[in-house]
Amino acid sequence: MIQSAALPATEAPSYRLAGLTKTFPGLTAVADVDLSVRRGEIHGIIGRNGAGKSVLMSLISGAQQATSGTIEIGGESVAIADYDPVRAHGLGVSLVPQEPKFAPRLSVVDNMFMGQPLTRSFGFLRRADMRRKAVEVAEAVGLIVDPDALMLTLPIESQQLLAFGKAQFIDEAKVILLDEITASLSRERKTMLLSLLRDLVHRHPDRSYTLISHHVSEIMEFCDRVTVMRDARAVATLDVAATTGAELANWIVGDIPVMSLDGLSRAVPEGQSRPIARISGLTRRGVFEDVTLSLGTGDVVGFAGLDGSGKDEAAEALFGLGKLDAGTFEMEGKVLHLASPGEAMKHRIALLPKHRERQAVIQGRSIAENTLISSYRQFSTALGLIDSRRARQVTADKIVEFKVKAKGPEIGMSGLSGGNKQKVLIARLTLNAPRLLILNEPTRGVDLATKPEILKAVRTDLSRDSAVIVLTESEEEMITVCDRIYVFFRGRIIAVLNRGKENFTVSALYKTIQGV
Ligand SMILES: Nc1ncnc2c1ncn2[C@@H]1O[C@H](COP(=O)(O)OP(=O)(O)OP(=O)(O)O)[C@@H](O)[C@H]1O
Repeated sequence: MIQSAALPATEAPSYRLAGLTKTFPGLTAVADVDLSVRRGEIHGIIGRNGAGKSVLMSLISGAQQATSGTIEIGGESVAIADYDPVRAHGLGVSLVPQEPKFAPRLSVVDNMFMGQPLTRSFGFLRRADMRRKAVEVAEAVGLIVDPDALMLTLPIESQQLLAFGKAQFIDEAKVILLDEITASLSRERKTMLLSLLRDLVHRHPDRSYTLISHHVSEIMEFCDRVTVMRDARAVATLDVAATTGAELANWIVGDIPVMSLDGLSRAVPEGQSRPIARISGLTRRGVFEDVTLSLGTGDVVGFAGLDGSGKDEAAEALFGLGKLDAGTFEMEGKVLHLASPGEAMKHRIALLPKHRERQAVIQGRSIAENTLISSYRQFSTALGLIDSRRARQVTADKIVEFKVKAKGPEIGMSGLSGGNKQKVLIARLTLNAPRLLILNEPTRGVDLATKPEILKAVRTDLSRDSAVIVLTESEEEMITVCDRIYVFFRGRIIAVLNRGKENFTVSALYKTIQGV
């Protein structure tokens, strides 16, 4: 280990990175990053999806090894070849990841004190102290928990808060890295946590907090400085007090050329579109309010917004998920009161859920079974049996139509790549000839070559006889595929961007989503 001679340890930055690089086969996730985070600061890291933020955090915390560059923690240089989570922990680095790595079957108190020598060396009485301390820590982060409860019984957001509480109050880490900890929190919890951070950094000027966030407003309100990541690089570090949200947003998006449609014109020209759905004043109090729009055949519209903006819930409500407090939903002239997804499906509404693996793929079953699951009735014979020859043929046709890379319909679903799984699920939706298709993250986990194929299908085949609502966290995809984009912010539609208008650009969309 080499001791840095540049500064006495007490004056050295909390941590410093120079030329830090991480490559994966065929991809550089973090490229030549220089970053110096001061003691006593909350340092924001912001950038669009895939910019390299999480990988950067994993390098600082030792969870992954950098390919080259240098890391210095509290004035001490580390050899990147020997740097791992144990060494990082010893230097006072603690990462609170998006999914906390607690042992689910151990109690809260055991998890909280894991890695602390205390757990092993003290007896029964000390355990009472540990339980008390666990309760105190939980309270400090706004939670009331039973210290003996199994970790798996707590919701993810509570586990994240506890992971932060452990880093701050039990491990007393000096470098605390928070990877999108605010994403899963309710608005009140988020404000509570960020205010707590401000208070803590004031009380512990020897510590630093690095906060990954997708919210420009959060960074502007709670951070001292911010580093912008774009395409694996740290392109700017800004003093928050000396910048504006709009300026920050400009750094984040950079100069993105507006994508051309490349022949992806509407499946149904505007003038020939037939009305499909009329949604008026749809409201679930505190979640989304007054959602109003009309859709016709050939329409591809986007619901855009940050996590928690209400866009997902509003889209799912059109599929009969969750209650409504007000508003009307008409499909082809009929007023619907959807009590369940089953009813929505009867009215030929289809949803591709956001969490594909959990909510849509039937693991361990074949492509055919996954494709046909919601349309077996179409293939029953007069005796109520499945006409399996016809069913097999339909699946085989869909495999060809959607270019699913698989030998045949009997291939197991688990053997398919993410992109091919997604194609099977989209094919499944089309079998019932839907009138309204809601696609939540249709390209998530899909390889680069498959993305354009899916987007093209949305603008052509999928919208020929129906209207499509698309939700995607990629602004480029929204701009590529949509005719209109409804931007949700804190539950309300605050803007509608129309294709052909001056503001129908990636950067204008990004700024509108951020509310700047
Ligand atoms: N283990 C891995 N192997 C290969 N590529 C990876 C690996 N981990 C991340 N990547 C890639 O590195 C790039 C940066 O990913 P990273 O998760 O850091 O992005 P991010 O800025 O945190 O994005 P998000 O905001 O979506 O979380 C992405 O292209 C990602 O696909």
